[in-house]
Amino acid sequence: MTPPVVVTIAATDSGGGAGIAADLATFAALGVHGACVVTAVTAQDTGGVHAIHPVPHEVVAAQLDAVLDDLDPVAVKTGMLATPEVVRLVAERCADRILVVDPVLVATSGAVLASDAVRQAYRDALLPVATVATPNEDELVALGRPVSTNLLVTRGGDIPTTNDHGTGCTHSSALAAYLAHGLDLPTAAARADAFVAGQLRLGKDWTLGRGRGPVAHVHAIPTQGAPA
Ligand SMILES: Nc1ncnc2c1ncn2[C@@H]1O[C@H](COP(=O)(O)OP(=O)(O)OP(=O)(O)O)[C@@H](O)[C@H]1O
Ligand SMILES: Cc1ncc(COP(=O)(O)O)c(N)n1
Repeated sequence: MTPPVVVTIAATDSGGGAGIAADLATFAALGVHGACVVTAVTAQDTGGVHAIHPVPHEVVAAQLDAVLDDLDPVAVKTGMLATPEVVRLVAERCADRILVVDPVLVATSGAVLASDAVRQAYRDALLPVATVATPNEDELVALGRPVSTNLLVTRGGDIPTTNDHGTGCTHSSALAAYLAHGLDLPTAAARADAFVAGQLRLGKDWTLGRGRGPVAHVHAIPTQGAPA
């Protein structure tokens, strides 16, 4: 059976914990084909964000055109959008699809990933057309507590672990994947919580990097050699 297509519009994380890497790994785990529109390249590791290089606007727009025209994704998930122009572009081009907006404004490490102009573009253009938005508490305040958007406010959880870099991205991608499979919002939200909890449990004792490690993006670790 042909899988549904979901596109993530987000930035790369060179450490492989958050952003596009988290999104595509989650899509693959949950049986949807993942496409990606890269908005920025970040130099990032388990210690924080060291550099951000936005992709030129026309290249972001060309990626989005290519994916929308050819693969016709049923759902769109947004992560770090980097510029107000990209926030408005997504609002214009993706309002007619399932649209999961993770308004990435501040990383778990504390790094500021969006300007005031980006924040304003979310409020004016993107949140009003989102199917659901997944801000954390800080992002909710920064966005002025929008009332006309379906909100799923993320609040961390009970699993004691410091390997949680990328949980927000993984959670919103899982939500988009479950919605793409046709689940209703409450069911998709409950399954996304359970998916992230399972991945956090899997990686809680890992020692990847010197800082805040990534949430697990693997699904089976062979004890000997490569998978059969
Ligand atoms: N320690 C934890 N135990 C169980 N579940 C967790 C834990 N941390 C995160 N989660 C799950 O992942 C979701 C997203 O996590 P969190 O709120 O930390 O994201 P975030 O990184 O702040 O989000 P954003 O990408 O919007 O910045 C939570 O709503 C919860 O479902
Ligand atoms: C490219 C990119 N996108 C998103 C996040 C936020 O993820 P988190 O809140 O889990 O640090 C990040 N750190 N980097």
